[in-house]
Amino acid sequence: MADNNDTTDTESTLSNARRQLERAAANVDIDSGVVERLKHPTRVQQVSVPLRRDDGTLEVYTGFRAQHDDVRGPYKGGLRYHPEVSAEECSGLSMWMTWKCAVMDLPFGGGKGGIAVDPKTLSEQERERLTRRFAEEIRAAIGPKKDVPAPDMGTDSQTMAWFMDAYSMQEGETTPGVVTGKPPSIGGSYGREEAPGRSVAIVAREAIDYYDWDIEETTIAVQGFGSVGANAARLLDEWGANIVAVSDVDGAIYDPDGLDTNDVESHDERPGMVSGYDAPETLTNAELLELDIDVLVPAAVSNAITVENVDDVRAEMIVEGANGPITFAADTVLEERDVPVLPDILANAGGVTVSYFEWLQDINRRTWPLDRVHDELEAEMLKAWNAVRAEVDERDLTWRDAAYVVALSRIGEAKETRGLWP
Ligand SMILES: NC(=O)C1=CN([C@@H]2O[C@H](COP(=O)(O)OP(=O)(O)OC[C@H]3O[C@@H](n4cnc5c(N)ncnc54)[C@H](OP(=O)(O)O)[C@@H]3O)[C@@H](O)[C@H]2O)C=CC1
Ligand SMILES: O=C(O)CCC(=O)C(=O)O
Repeated sequence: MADNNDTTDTESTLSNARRQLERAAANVDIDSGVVERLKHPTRVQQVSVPLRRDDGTLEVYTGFRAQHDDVRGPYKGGLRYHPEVSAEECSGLSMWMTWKCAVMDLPFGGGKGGIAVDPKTLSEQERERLTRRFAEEIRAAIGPKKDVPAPDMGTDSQTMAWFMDAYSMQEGETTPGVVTGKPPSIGGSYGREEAPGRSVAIVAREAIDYYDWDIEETTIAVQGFGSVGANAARLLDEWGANIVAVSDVDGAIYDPDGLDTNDVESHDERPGMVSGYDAPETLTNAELLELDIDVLVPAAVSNAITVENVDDVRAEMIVEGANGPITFAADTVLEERDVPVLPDILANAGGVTVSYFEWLQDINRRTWPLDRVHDELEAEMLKAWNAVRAEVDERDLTWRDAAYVVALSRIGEAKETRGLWP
């Protein structure tokens, strides 16, 4: 695993997460032993996942499940299918899930996992076989009261359906609560798919209001037009903002007068259609990050903004849709320039919040209508926003430090109350 003393800006996810923790802990009255413990995941499981390809050949992929901390409840977090998935990346991402659940005051801890694979190279049947085998390999570590996976980059509700079915077959009973983000026909929650994008939009809207801007005058660029980016862009568009650029892995489309985001097909609807869209201008992903706009929403990959390009970022505000899109060093530069950064652990927390609603619906065998999900998500996001905003106002902290203070205070209190180290 990467060393936290690494001072370069080729920052690993775990190193970034640890540096953020160390910095924020200085603002919280928390036992230093607890902070030391929180720099490490409880455990990281690594498994080999054999896959019989459609052409009859066999390939073996590596899968992971990192479980960071469960003092407040079962481990919770997504499964990512991406070539760069590693033990180190899952560990850092699982730390962020611990803080995210605590900021939202959900009764969960943090987990994250995935398989080092490019899902675009697999057929649907291959993705199904891979997912079922992965579920079997990590079965002992997960469960509705232990560790509850969900979708992340490269996975979706269908992946969760296969995962739930494979787990249930081994258990001998249908166990919907083992994963969230399932299709509603098998116990998934309405509104889970668009929830992380919805929360990004809610936090952007509140921040725009906080700084006394007019949303109708606000220009926004969104990097990544997948589950998070497309839903955030479309909602902000609906609320009157001017979405001038969006991108997929191949590049960006740009219209200074504003794009019709409903006309652009997202990754889920038809992969590759963003860069194929007939827009007035096309840009590279690097150029999108440098646009002279009000709000930038990086909603694709980690480390999109580093010391290499941060000086070229001209947005007045950044709302993090992806997990960890800004390295620790670049974040410091943005702070010096007084660019507000609304952090991932607050902004995209709508996903895990609706996952929590789904988990409750599964336990109770009830289905909430979509408007109830939207209303409850709005209420939970505003509660978390107000808690974080209070720290910003009272203690003049950055938005990220303020969100960490809220999270770490709750985690520290839970650790102390349970008395884990007699
Ligand atoms: N899904 C969820 O529930 C949640 C996800 N997140 C985080 O949000 C981020 C995005 O996840 P999600 O929306 O689910 O992922 P998706 O797979 O649905 O979409 C990812 C999008 O990013 C684009 N993309 C991929 N690589 C790059 C790149 N190098 N540069 C620019 N664009 C790129 C993809 O393009 P293409 O279509 O061409 O592949 C696609 O448009 C991740 O960091 C994830 O951890 C956070 C909270 C919840
Ligand atoms: O819904 C969940 O449980 C987790 C979603 C996730 O992985 C994330 O918020 O990064």
